[in-house]
Amino acid sequence: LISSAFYKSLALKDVPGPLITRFTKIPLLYQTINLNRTRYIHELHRKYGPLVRLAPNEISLNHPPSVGPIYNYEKTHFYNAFEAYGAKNMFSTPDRARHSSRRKLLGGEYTKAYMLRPENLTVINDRVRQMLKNISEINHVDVFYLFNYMAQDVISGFFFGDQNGSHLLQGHDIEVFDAWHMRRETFHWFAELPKLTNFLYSSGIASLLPSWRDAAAAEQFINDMTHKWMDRCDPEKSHLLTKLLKSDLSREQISAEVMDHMGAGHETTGTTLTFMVDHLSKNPEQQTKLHEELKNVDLDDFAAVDKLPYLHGVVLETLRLYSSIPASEPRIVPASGVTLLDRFIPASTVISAQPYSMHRQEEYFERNLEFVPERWNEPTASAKTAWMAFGKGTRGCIGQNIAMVTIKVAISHLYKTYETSKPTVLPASENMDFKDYYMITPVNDTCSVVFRKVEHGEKC
Ligand code: HEM
Repeated sequence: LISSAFYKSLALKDVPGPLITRFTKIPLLYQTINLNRTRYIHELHRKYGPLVRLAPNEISLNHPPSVGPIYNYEKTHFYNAFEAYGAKNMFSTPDRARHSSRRKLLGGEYTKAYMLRPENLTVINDRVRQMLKNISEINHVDVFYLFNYMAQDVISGFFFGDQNGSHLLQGHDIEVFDAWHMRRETFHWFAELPKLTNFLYSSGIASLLPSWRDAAAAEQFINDMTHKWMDRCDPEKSHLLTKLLKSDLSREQISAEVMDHMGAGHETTGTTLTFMVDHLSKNPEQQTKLHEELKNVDLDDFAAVDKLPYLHGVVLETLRLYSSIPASEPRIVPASGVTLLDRFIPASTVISAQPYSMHRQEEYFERNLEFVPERWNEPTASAKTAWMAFGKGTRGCIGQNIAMVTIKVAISHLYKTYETSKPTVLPASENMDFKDYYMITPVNDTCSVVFRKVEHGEKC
């Protein structure tokens, strides 16, 4: 074992990076657990170039043309942290055949055509209308909560059937949202140091730490909630859950799948909308362009909304500069090894790329750090190669259609009805930098926005 680790470490000796990374993973672990992994890796790329060494057996790649094929490699044990009820789900399963059969089982329901069926669009439209109602009752809103509640209500309504999911926007079951957040406190520990973390829990040591105790209680709460939602469903009606119930999967496997889609389905969309509205509230000239574009569009005609170029650009730019998953998505180099940027990378090396760095490359995005929706009117081939907010390859995001449709429906209704700005005095807790839990949230989970009604296209 030692000689194999030594050989691998030696085989990566030409990959640039801090000297210490040849011997230990500790600096990477330290940055990860302190919620700074993505920024740390980004700085390493700025210093050492497109291929950097992160640990004795781990490298990061920031070279768009080489990234595509890597995302068809097998996933690492990092994804075990997404398991639930001791069972693997689509996201966590490394095995190709099992993954592909799970993906086939649910893929049809996540296509855009399926999404746009009237009964599914109704789920989204109803939640967006409820969200507008909530805004109309109070004009100064914490949009972080608002958008996360809305996204959770959409994905659970879609998965369990229109009325069977959560109704957080109406004030029901909102404890589940706090639970999702508490649970994240231990995420990196489970992902990076699973044996140690399990030992700390099984020995009772973890219960001495309030945040770890809360995280375990939150996990239990979410498990119970998932079952409550599942049991509310009518198995005779057709939606995603019934498809799973009719398959040969065990109850644990189904629950693990459900839980993952509920988590992945709300935090990502909620965060994207939060950063988008925060950005537009600070950039009134871009907001005005959106108002102008929306003025004469019939919002009941989603095909027309979907084609709006400025709206589309705003969404893609948000996903570029404020990716809700900006972090590295690790894969394992296969038995044949791979040659990257003239260096041979041996089998079993952990390799990843991170959207955060890919999306900030000057050679691929002109004015790389500026928010330029117009760049997506006629995107360059290089911009398309470097953009990876939904991942790449066979494991790319299965939920991207529901995410894009939800975001576009929500933003078009919001900006047809309201103009937004930041409050003159920001709450002391607001900080729109991000906390890096693999998925991100604003520091302190809060984002204040003031809404003012626009009547018939005129601001009042
Ligand atoms: C803005 C919204 C979203 C973003 C940015 C996003 C991002 C991603 C990314 C980057 C991956 C690939 C991870 C990897 O390669 O390791 C992924 C996979 C996945 N996403 Fe999303 N996602 C979003 C919304 C959703 C929604 C709404 C769902 C609903 C169920 C969802 C469910 C999943 C699942 C199940 C996978 C695993 C796919 C597989 O392994 O085949 N995501 N997502």
